[in-house]
This record gives sequence, C-alpha cells and structure tokens, in this order.
Amino acid sequence: MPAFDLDTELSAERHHLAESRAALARMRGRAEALFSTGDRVAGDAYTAEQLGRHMARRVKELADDPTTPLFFGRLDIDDAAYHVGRRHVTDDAGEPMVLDWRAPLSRSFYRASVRDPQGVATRRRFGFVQGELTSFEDEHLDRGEELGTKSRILTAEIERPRVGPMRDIVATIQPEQDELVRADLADSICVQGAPGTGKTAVGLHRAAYLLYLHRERLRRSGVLIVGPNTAFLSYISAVLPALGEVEVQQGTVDDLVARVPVRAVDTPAATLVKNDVRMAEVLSRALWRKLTKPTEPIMVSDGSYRWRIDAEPLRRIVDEARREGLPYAVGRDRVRARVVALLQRQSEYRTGNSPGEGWLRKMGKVAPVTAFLEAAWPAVTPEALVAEVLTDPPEGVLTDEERAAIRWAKPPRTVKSAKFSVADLVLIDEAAGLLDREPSFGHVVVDEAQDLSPMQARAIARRSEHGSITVLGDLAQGTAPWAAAEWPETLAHLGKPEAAVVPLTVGFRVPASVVALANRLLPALGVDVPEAVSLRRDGDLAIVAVTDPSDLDAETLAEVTAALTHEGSVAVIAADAAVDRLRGHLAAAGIEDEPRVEVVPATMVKGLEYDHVVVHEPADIADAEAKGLNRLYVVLTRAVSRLSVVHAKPLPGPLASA
Ligand SMILES: Nc1ncnc2c1ncn2[C@@H]1O[C@H](COP(=O)(O)OP(=O)(O)OP(=O)(O)O)[C@@H](O)[C@H]1O
Repeated sequence: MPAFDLDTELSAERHHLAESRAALARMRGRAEALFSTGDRVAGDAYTAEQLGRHMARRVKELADDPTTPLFFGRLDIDDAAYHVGRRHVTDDAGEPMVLDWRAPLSRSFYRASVRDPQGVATRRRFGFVQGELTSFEDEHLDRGEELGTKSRILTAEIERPRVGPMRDIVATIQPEQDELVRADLADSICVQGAPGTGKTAVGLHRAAYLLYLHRERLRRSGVLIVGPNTAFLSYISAVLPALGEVEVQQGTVDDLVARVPVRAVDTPAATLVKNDVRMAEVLSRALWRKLTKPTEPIMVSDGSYRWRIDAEPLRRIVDEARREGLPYAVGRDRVRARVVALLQRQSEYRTGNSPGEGWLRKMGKVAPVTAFLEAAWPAVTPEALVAEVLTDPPEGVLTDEERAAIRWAKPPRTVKSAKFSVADLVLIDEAAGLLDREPSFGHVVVDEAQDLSPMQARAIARRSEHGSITVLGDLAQGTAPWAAAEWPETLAHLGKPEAAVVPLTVGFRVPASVVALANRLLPALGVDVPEAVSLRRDGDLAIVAVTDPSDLDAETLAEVTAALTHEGSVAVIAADAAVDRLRGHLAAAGIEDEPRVEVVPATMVKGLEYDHVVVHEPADIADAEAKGLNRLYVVLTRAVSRLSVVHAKPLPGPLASA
C-alpha cells in the first residue's frame, strides 16, 4: 500500500475517533439533562429515586476517559466497517459509531481466524498513545493473513510498563480467554491458570460481559468479586469502572462474614480445626440436637375460652417441620404457625367464627406457646451456637485433641462479651446459614481460590446458591495450610461440583527466562498443573550471590538503584520478618520518597505485579512457612520485565542449580 494511502486511512480513523468522542459527549449531555429533570417527570418519590439512581449510573457509564481509546479495533464485514470499543456510541440518528466489545458482533474481533473468518474480511487493531490514535495493523483474513500473538500492537500492550492499578485488556483479549469471558451465565467454570495467564483479567471481564448481557437480572441479584486481601482488591478496583461497570461488589471472604468484630487470635492448631469441613457437621449437630420431643400439652386461655393441644399432635408438628429440611429459624416459625393454626381451628369449631389477625398474632406469642417452642425448638443466635461449641466442643466428629485445640481456655460470661477470631467469624456465618437462607448473588467471581478453606468455600457457596460462579486459581500458588491439591474438592465445597476445570497456560506477564526459573520449583510443589509458557521473549533475570551476608541489604539496594534507571514499578519482596529492616535501609539511602519503589512482604504479593522485582534472600522466604516453596513460586512470578534474586544463603531446593 502506498504511504499516502496509509496516511489517508489514519486520518480517516482519527476523524472517526473525534466524531465518536463528540457523539459520546452529546449522549452524556442528554443523560445529564434527563438526570436534572428526572424528579420532575417522575410520578412519585419512589419512582423519582429509582429514576435518579438509574440516570446517575447512566451518566457515570457514559464518562469518557481521554487517555484511553474509545475504540481499539475495526471489523470489515460485507463492505461495512464496525469499530469495536469500550461501549456503544451512537450518532444523533441512533446509528452505531462504536460497538461495545461485548456486543454479539464484536465477538468476531476476538475469535475470527483464517480457519473460521466468521464473515470478517479484515480485522484492524489500533495503536494508541495517551488516547491519540497513532497506528493500525490489518489482518486480511480473507487473504489468509493472520498475526495471532505476533501482533505488534498486542506485543506492545503486553510489554507496556506497569504503573499504578491493574488495567483492562479489552483491546487484546485472546481467543482462549474470550471463550471463558463469554461463557453462558448458567455455566460455573474453574480456571486453572499458571501465573500471569490472565485469570484475574478474565474473571473481571466475564463479570462485565455478564452484566452487559443480563443487565436487569444481575442488577437485581448482584455480582460479587471475592479477592484474597484488600491490597489486591484495590489493585483491581479500577478495571470494572473503566469498562463502565460501577455497581459490582468486591470484598474478601473476611468482609463477607464480618457480622461481629474480630477480637481474638487463634493458635495455628485451632485455626486448622476451625477451617476443617467437619466443623459444618459439628455445628449442624449441635444445633439440631436442641430439638426435644414435646411431652406436655399446650393449654391456652384467651379470656373467654380455654384451648388445649395434646402432646401427640405437637410431636407430629415438630417432626414434620424437621423432615421438611428447612433452615432452623424458618422451621421454628413454621412450628409456631402450625400451633396457632390448630388453635384457630378449635376456635372456629367452637365459636363458628374465624378469629381475626390480632387474635392469631396474640396466640403466637402467649406464654404457653412460647414456652412450648422454647422447649421443643428453642430460639438460638449464630453467635450463641458457636460460643456453645467453643465452650464445650461436642464429641462425635472431632478427635479429643482437635476438641482441645478449639476449646476456649476461659469461656466468656455472656455471648455478648465473647471474643471471636477470624476463623470464628466463618463459623458464625455457617451457623447463620443453618438458621436462615442467605440471599444469593447472580454471579460470583472468586480469585485465588486455591487458598480457600473448606469452611470459607462454604460461605461463598451460600452466597451463590442460585447463581453461577467463576473460580480462578493456581494450585501451584496455594500457600494456606489447607490449600487445595486438586480442584474437585474445592468446587464441591463451593457448591458447584459440576464446574468444568479449564486450563490457561499462555503467560502475558512473566518473561520466558523468569518463568523457566520459577518452573524449576513446580515438581517440588506437590500439585499436578500444566507449566506456564511465556509469550514474552524480552526481560532480564539476574541471580546475585553475595558472599558476605552483611552485604545482602546493600546489594538489594544496588539492584533497586539499577532498576530505577528503567521505566515502571520496582518491588523488593522479602520474608515478612525482614521488611521493616529493609524499609529502614532504603529510607536511609533516600529511596523512601520514590513512589515507584515498594518493599513488600512475601505474604502480600499474591495477584500483584511489578515491572522489576528484587527478591531478597529466597531461602528465608521458603523457610518462613510450611508452604514456603509455593510462596517463593508466587514471589518469583510477580516480575513483568526484570527479576533480580539477591541471596547470601544457598538458593532453596530445586533452584540451587540455577
Ligand atoms: N490478553 C491480554 N492482553 C494483554 N495483557 C494481558 C492479557 N491477558 C493478561 N494480560 C496481562 O497479564 C498480566 C497478568 O494477568 P492477571 O493478573 O490477570 O494474571 P493471573 O493469571 O491472575 O496471574 P496470577 O496467578 O499470577 O495472579 C496482567 O498485567 C494482565 O493485564
């Protein structure tokens, strides 16, 4: 193609971009105008409120970020051109100027190939700098041209330095990722992906996709993202808003179950027992054994008459309600209602009239009925049930040693004054689930799921009972004492045993040389997962052996200083115990004011990434915990461009020959 043609094309595309931005601004202007007059046109306060919320959301959704491209691709189908971007933009006549990446037609942007062109003659990808269109790249699928992962624009995007929070990947979603993103709402899936294969990205884009396709339904039931800690959640928090999705709930499992404050710390032994799935059985038994067979009749007087229900029908009512398998508190209400119904029938029989609402309510609360209920089906709170179990752990499910591990050394005088631990909160949540139903989200995305304990997984299962889930994780990165060695068990605890386990193996973060180093650890990790294959041929790996251990921190500092000559973020990752000392060391060298540098404890880096990672004394990281080698595997795979490993002690196990 002659050069002037390229220029003409580029300026035509720039023109389309400018026009699209102007059209989006008009769409937003219209939404704002509607927003400001909304309460005047709404019939009542409730509708005005609903309309106001809807319009405010709409205005937010239509925000234009001048630093990100409004479209990033184009499809030529049957002589028509369709630009693909972050959201629909239409001109004043309602004609599409940019298609939302989630629209059915846009699917071909991600999936069309020479083998299956899907009607696409040409696929065009745009290169941008700061929202300005600078280049494009065409694949003429109709002429057998396909770039795949060799696309220059894809490579540039993957290799772009990382600064600040996570970015969306709409422009470059790969076919195997797209298949997961666009899976049906009804499908629960489990993505087993090596580090940097885009699991988190896939989960977030899937949430955005499902919200687009099932907007009303999911807005009502809600979409929830569960992540391992708040640092991770804040790292990913900008992705969905950038995709126009501003109403997704994000939290850790601890956030989900936070019904009471955490005021105690468990021993490791107690933590293990409390997270074991048998605790569900312990709680369930402790609860249901509270029911007792009624042996006394109920005698009630309402002022005019005396009523009596014998023990036999009462036994039947309790047995029936139990057999119905309802949550405990619902069953209790049911028993009360049936007792009142029996009284009502007697009253109708004797007086010939139906008693009124007030009479029925009163009968539900009279002392003999309440006393019967308290004996046969006593009221209980989740906290009280857990406190009871921890005060005197029942026999039958746990071993004596396990019971001793969770028994409170000094039981509290009242439930209110009880001090609960993080693990207790999950138990309280389980107890609450036995008492009553938890509202279910329409879809839940669970990241770093390999670290969920069975009891935590059950807390998520209760919140997705009527919805589907996307489970993201990597068994090799499991560091919790209960971390899964295979997926089916976790999926069963999550209530979705049928979920398909789909692997992702192409890595977009970690350079090949770094992946090769990390992969050496895999055989020692005791899990059977496919190795990562890196798309990245760039990147540096340096192993710096220090002979005098007292030089270790100085060498680390030297690596940081060298890293700062490059673009992007720098992290020193060290065993937690060394972090304060290293921060002091860097501060003394005047690096504390450099916003690009962070000293991060090894236990906090899961899910994060930095352009340059300096790993400080890997042997200490590996020795710090039972799953230390898994932790080291996580640490080594955080680097986007360069990894320096600084060590005085021998490198741990399988890395020693590196
Ligand atoms: N298709 C893609 N195009 C461009 N960048 C991508 C693509 N897929 C993933 N990435 C980038 O690769 C990096 C790793 O992605 P992500 O964090 O989602 O991986 P992960 O599998 O969750 O990793 P980990 O298991 O280590 O937490 C991110 O910077 C992400 O933006």
